[in-house]
Order: sequence, then C-alpha cells, then structure tokens
Amino acid sequence: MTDLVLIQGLRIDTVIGVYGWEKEIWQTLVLDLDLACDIRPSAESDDISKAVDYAAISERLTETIGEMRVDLIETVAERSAQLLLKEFPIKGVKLTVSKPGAVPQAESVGVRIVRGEGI
Ligand SMILES: Nc1nc2c(c(=O)[nH]1)N=C([C@H](O)[C@@H](O)CO)CN2
Repeated sequence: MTDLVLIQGLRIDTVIGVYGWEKEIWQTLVLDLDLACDIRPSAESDDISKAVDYAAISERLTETIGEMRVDLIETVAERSAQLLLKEFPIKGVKLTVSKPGAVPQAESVGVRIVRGEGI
C-alpha cells in the first residue's frame, strides 16, 4: 500500500534560464509533488512529528530553488527530488516543474520525473 502527501501549485520565484537575459530577471516556477509515504503513523497518533510535513517541505524547496542559479528546469527537478529523498521520510516522489510563460504560444511548459519507490 502506498499513500501520498500532495503539494500542488507551489509557486517559487528564482533566476533560471538558458539565455543571458534570463539571468537578469526573476521568473516563477510552479511545482506539483506526489510524495509517497505511509500516513498511518501520523493518522493513528495525530502527531505532526510523525507526518510528512508539507509545510516544511514547501519552505525547504522555496528556499533552495530560490537560491539556485541554473539553466534548466531539469536540473531543478533532479536536485529537488534528491534533496527530498535525503531529508524527508518519503519513499518516492513524482515531481512536476512547470515554467509558465516560457513559450509564448503555450500556457505552460515543464518536466515531470519520478524518483524512488511507491509512485
Ligand atoms: N527541456 C528544456 N528546454 C528548454 C529549457 C529548459 O529548461 N528545459 N529552457 C529554455 C529557456 O530557458 C526558455 O525557458 C526561455 O524561454 C528553452 N528550452
């Protein structure tokens, strides 16, 4: 059995992009996460210390990605997934990183990766 903790539409401002002009501006990335875990310990105890804390994860990602200076959203996705697997009690993660407005003809563009187990 696999449970999921969800974070949807997490907006993070950062400096990112392939082109020189992108390194001079802030742009918004939008993250969607499925975090595979067992929610029974937190549900049975009603104890946040036994939960996959979506607020703590959102704060950690906002701080880390906000300070990242990379070209590709692939790099953001891979580094974020590895950080989450290392620092939080999750078995796996499905992570979508979207960059709305990057392609004028598209509502949004992005990448989606799955790392670890249980997704
Ligand atoms: N697969 C990717 N393609 C592109 C990326 C990216 O991060 N991954 N980035 C760019 C530019 O930075 C673009 O967002 C500027 O409009 C182009 N292609």
